[in-house]
Amino acid sequence: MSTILVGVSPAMNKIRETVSRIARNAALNVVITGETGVGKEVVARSLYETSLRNKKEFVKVNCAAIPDTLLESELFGIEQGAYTGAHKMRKGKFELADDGVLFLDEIGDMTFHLQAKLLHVLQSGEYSRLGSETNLRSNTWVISATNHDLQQKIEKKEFRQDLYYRLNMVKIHIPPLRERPEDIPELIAHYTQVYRRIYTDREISPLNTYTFDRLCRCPWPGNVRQLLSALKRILLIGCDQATLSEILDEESPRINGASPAAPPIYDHLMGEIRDLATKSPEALADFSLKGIKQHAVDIIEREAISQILTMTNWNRTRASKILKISYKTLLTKISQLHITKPQ
Ligand SMILES: Nc1ncnc2c1ncn2[C@@H]1O[C@H](COP(=O)(O)OP(=O)(O)OP(=O)(O)O)[C@@H](O)[C@H]1O
Repeated sequence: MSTILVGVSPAMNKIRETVSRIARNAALNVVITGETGVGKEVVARSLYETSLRNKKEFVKVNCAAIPDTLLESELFGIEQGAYTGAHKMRKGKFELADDGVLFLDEIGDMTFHLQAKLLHVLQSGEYSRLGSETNLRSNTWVISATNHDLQQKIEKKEFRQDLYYRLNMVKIHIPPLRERPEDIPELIAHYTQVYRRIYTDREISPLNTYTFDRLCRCPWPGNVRQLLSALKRILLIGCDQATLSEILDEESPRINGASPAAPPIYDHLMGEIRDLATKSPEALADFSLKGIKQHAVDIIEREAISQILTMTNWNRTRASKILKISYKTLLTKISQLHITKPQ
């Protein structure tokens, strides 16, 4: 099944653009950053699937889950007889990912010792299996991901700056879900369909408007992963208001504290504006006062139209009357603002 990057926020649109632009030559190493559960692996997989390397392997290594001593052989392989007990030659992930993609997840947790070895491969394009003198050439596209601030790790001397430069030829940052609440309705709609296809043995009823609304207003500290876990439970077990609160409590006690009446839209916009001062001149190339004003208007219109559509149970004739716009304008706005009907 191919990977679909769901989301209508400007951030997701920009990520999709970057993916198609850099996947074309699949040569510049990429670092994907963002909190846990934001979709770093999804972006890595869509880079791979969009590139010409997609006929070869996508090999994932979780640098945090494997102890240092094992990680070295995992990455570079072991020659037969390299040590007592090494009865068979074993290929490493670099070799398995030849002509394909090596996805180094949690790169920020790699030890200094291994960082030096990785740097050597990236600089020379060569490596050898443990216990072997033979050099092997590496032609793999290295995509790394981390939820650490690598700059901070560099300052603390926990991450090598020279390795950072080699890995980070392109950076893709995925903002947390609370900063792009516009993506929640589409994620809900998409994954409701996915679960319908998976769980064919049961009937999955659409979310009622109250539940839909609460899910859209949650801050989701565990990001998309947490949203999907809650959505799946709600769709599979069905839910009244009490069960919904229970599920949201269990998913995260922090969600409980969020007022359902406090939309994160204002914070989202203000966050974007406050970030301007820290942006580089290149990043500001896309910024204009007209653009941010249009973005603010889009967000507000989207929220108002969604609320009225929910209130009228998607009766668009009634909704257009309440909004004091023509039926045709409403249809255009629904399409332009990517407003989707909850399943
Ligand atoms: N934009 C998106 N479109 C579709 N699915 C998404 C998107 N973002 C996240 N997901 C889904 O959310 C879940 C978590 O995503 P993923 O594993 O890629 O996050 P991650 O940032 O790599 O997390 P971690 O840092 O914990 O490894 C997955 O089931 C993934 O399919």
